[in-house]
Amino acid sequence: MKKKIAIAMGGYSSEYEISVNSGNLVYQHIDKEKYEVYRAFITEDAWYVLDEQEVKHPINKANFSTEINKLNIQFDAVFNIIHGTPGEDGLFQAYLEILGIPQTASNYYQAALTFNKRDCISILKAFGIKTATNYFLNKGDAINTKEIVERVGLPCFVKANKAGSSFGISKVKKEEDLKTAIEFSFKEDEEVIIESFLDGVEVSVGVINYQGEIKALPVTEIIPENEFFDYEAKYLGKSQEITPANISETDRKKVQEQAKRIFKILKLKGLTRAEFIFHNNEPHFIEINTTPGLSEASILPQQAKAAGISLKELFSNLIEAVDN
Ligand SMILES: Nc1ncnc2c1ncn2[C@@H]1O[C@H](COP(=O)(O)OP(=O)(O)OP(=O)(O)O)[C@@H](O)[C@H]1O
Ligand SMILES: C[C@@H](N)C(=O)O
Ligand SMILES: [Mg+2]
Ligand SMILES: [Mg+2]
Repeated sequence: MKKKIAIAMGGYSSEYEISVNSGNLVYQHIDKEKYEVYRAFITEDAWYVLDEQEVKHPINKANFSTEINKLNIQFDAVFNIIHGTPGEDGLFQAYLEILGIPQTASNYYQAALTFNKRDCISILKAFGIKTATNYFLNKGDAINTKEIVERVGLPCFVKANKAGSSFGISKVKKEEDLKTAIEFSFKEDEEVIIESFLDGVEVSVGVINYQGEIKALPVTEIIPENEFFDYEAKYLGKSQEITPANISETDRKKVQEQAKRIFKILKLKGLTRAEFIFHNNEPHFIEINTTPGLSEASILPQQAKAAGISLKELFSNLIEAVDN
């Protein structure tokens, strides 16, 4: 009998559409000779399976099952490609773990930790990983712009602490622009992280569990047309993404080793994509994504291709690993 796989996509955040694009790419390339595959939409309003005729079948949240043509369908595993909450911050993982349904992304604690930029950076700093200097605000905190500038300098990056796809991020050059940027970030999350500007070549490194090993994929260099790798640069073509990156062999090894080390320290699994900027010629960690974008334009599929791994192989490998 074929394993029944639900590709969980959507989510409750601004990244909904990006996740649906990722989910559709997974649906297109997943090995349908090996797996019986369903698209599961996890939205704030409803959870449902969408069939080939675009008919919605509600998901029973008591056991994550659905009914199609009077047949009850219980999934053997979930391919989790939800960006943002609840699939990238651990909520959905915890729910599935309680039900005993395996899923492909990092486990709930690891997801919650990595999706929280402040907490992830704090842990990794203790392991000697270089990062930007940061300043943290909870919603309702007094905003002391002088103190912020004294800590992180200018320009600085004002970011929603728990978000993705560059939603809620601004590069701020003047102290008087800080408040507007902070308010913008608070639209995405109730926490804001403000970071010193890392100035240098930006790279992205996929790290995956592949055939039982932790493997770093070829490195991608990011050259945005805009001031930074913002939404337009990511999804509307306003950047060059060069794989393999045009960096020295020493830098490539260094950043791949660091990305793998982070994967191990944090005990991640599945597909991940870590990001760094070579500031003062040393890789400084920005963040790591545990459900990285998998649309046609996304970086990880480009890296897999450069490594000679087809999407079909990549996805099968991921599904087969969930039981281990
Ligand atoms: N401290 C910094 N210094 C310089 N550039 C930065 C800094 N922080 C973020 N950036 C720029 O902003 C981009 C988005 O930041 P970050 O990766 O933290 O956000 P994200 O929304 O989680 O992104 P993703 O879509 O990869 O999930 C980075 O790729 C980089 O170009
Ligand atoms: C989807 C987006 N957060 C990424 O990391 O690719
Ligand atoms: Mg991210
Ligand atoms: Mg990023």
